[in-house]
Amino acid sequence: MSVREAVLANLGKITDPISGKDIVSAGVVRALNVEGDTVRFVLEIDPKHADQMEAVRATAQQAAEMVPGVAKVSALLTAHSQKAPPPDLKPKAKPAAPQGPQAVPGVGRIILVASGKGGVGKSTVASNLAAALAAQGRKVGLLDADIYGPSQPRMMGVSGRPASPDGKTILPLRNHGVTVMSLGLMMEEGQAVVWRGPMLMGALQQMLMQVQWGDLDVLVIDLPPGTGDVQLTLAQKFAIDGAIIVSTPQDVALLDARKGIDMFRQTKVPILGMIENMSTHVCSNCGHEEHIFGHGGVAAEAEKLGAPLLAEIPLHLDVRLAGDGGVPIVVSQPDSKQAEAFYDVARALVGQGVA
Ligand SMILES: Nc1ncnc2c1ncn2[C@@H]1O[C@H](COP(=O)(O)OP(=O)(O)OP(=O)(O)O)[C@@H](O)[C@H]1O
Repeated sequence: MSVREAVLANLGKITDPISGKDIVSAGVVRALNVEGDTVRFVLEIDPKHADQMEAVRATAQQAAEMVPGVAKVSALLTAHSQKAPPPDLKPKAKPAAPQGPQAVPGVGRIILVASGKGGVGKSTVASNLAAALAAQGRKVGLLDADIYGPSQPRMMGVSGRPASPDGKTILPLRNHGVTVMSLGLMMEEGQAVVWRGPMLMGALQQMLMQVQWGDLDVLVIDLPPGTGDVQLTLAQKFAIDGAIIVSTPQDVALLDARKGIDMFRQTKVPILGMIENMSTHVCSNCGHEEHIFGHGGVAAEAEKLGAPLLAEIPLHLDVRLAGDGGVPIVVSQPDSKQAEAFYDVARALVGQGVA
């Protein structure tokens, strides 16, 4: 029996006081991850029962610690998401009047990945984060809303036009455990699209509401760079759980990132934190590390803004080659230092109950 199976077997002996079933079959145990001698999992609970479930968490931790070969156990409580019911595709007599931000049917949480300017690695972060969350056992979707340069089809290794068997709903593609949809998949190859206001709103609405996302714990949205219509529409019209701002250490990128942060603050989207990308350069020949774009800038900025610094991702040739090859580094080289930085972010987000 593997360590994972042994842990699950022990956890399966613990009763969930809410449903009366055991905590594994009740779906309370989520994101179980075994790495070497370390076991991590979360107990997804209704916050109303937090006090009662703390005792269950302690028992679950002990039960996992009893498994031979396990040295360290991290068992956390996280609030379960208030999922919207699955889509009702029956035609309605009249469309409901819009009331406040909309939830996306079946989708637990929505996280935006944003950057002040282009080319800082926002899409790289979004694809790796989505794949790392999927590897943690989360049900993950990735929407590429970068209308200016949709790169997720290439980075996630998906191609082909998504099918729409009924002409109303769109079937997304899937790779690396992630359900993927991109505006790029809906355009003709090499076609330049000038998205004008209403058309853009329509496309976004369609991507969120007509794509059959299925039952997702979290939908990661890769935004276009800057603070344009896509960001504003999403922040104002949809229930967004948080935004992650990606920046390089260069000052100019930081200034732009600040604008992005201001916009999310104004639209009341919580800032989950900042990620410094291309933090240090790691030579792929000798492993030598150099701070070619300076160092610590994003950390200092994050502190000033009161936002956590979620990760410092090194600039490494393998990250680019992995992205270009359609297999994110967290999948192609899960044990590398570069991948580890993304896994840390994924674990932190799961631990905080936001992903
Ligand atoms: N940490 C890294 N190490 C090496 N290459 C990287 C790293 N992060 C990103 N890159 C590469 O830099 C280029 C730009 O990255 P990416 O497309 O993710 O940026 P972006 O911010 O989404 O850009 P845009 O907004 O223009 O789409 C890509 O070729 C990517 O593979």
